[in-house]
Amino acid sequence: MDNNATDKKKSSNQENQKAKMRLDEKISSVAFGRLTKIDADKNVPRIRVCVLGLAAVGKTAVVVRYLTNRFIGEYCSGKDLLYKKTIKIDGFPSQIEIADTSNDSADFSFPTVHVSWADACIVVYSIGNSSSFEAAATMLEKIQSLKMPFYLPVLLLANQKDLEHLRQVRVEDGQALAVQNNCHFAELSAAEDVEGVELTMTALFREVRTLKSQRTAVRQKKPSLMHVTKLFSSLIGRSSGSSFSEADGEKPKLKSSSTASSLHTSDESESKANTPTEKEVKSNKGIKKRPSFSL
Ligand SMILES: Nc1nc2c(ncn2[C@@H]2O[C@H](COP(=O)(O)OP(=O)(O)OP(=O)(O)O)[C@@H](O)[C@H]2O)c(=O)[nH]1
Repeated sequence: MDNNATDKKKSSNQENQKAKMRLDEKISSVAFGRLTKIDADKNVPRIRVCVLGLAAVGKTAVVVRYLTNRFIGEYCSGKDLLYKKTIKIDGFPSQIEIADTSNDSADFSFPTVHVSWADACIVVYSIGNSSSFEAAATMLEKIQSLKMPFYLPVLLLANQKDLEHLRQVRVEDGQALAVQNNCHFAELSAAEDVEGVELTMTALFREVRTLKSQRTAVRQKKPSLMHVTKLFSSLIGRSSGSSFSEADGEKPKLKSSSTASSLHTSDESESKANTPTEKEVKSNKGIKKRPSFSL
């Protein structure tokens, strides 16, 4: 290659790089512009999604299509981005956070941190690129092993459906991979399928929101240690004469009582003082009967 051609290539690369940076800035500001407003409302549930897949399968194109309704034909990101937006699902607001991971095929590394952070994942491959499908299969396995034993909603997304003439991955293969990994499947085109992107993403967000509210409800129903302590206190303590000290969340202390004699207490003298004498034991004095109760 002569010097002229090398210079031309260099300057075109620089131009591409500048264009990408401008777009990055534009999208970031679109996404982060509403941040202050969103963060102010702590009552809005948060849904965190990680998008992953091999380079150039259209991860950013799908996300940007969903968030802005636009298709960015020339966009090609070289860095991870975090998008935030408040959307309404079935009339209720949710704060969506989407981590769009970037992949340089020469240096692929699984985004463990992003996946651990996420409430759901979208694994994207291109129907025109069988390597991206194989990579998606590996990523699904890794997601499962990272999140086990918990269930994580995952969407396997076959993108670039409009490029039918370049198809390398059959729809059935995508479906089979999704079944194998217990995840959702959709085949669409970020370039042409505006409604498909909207419906598919919303369905995933809806599932996450439902799961999160169910988990919160379960957590609220679960009795805390303090509740259990209080329950036993009221069942055993009151009737047997022993009671737990419930001073502002302190470790429960066993107050002096006749039944305390059989338990190890830190205060030996107190324990001894309350230990019934041999005489009392024989005559059954000083020992109160443990009340019978049923839970
Ligand atoms: N025809 C067609 N092109 C698409 C579609 N989705 C994305 N592209 C194009 O594919 C190229 C790569 O898209 P990106 O969204 O940058 O891909 P990416 O997966 O985010 O790439 P990295 O950020 O490098 O990991 C861009 O030129 C897009 O315009 C689609 O559905 N159809």
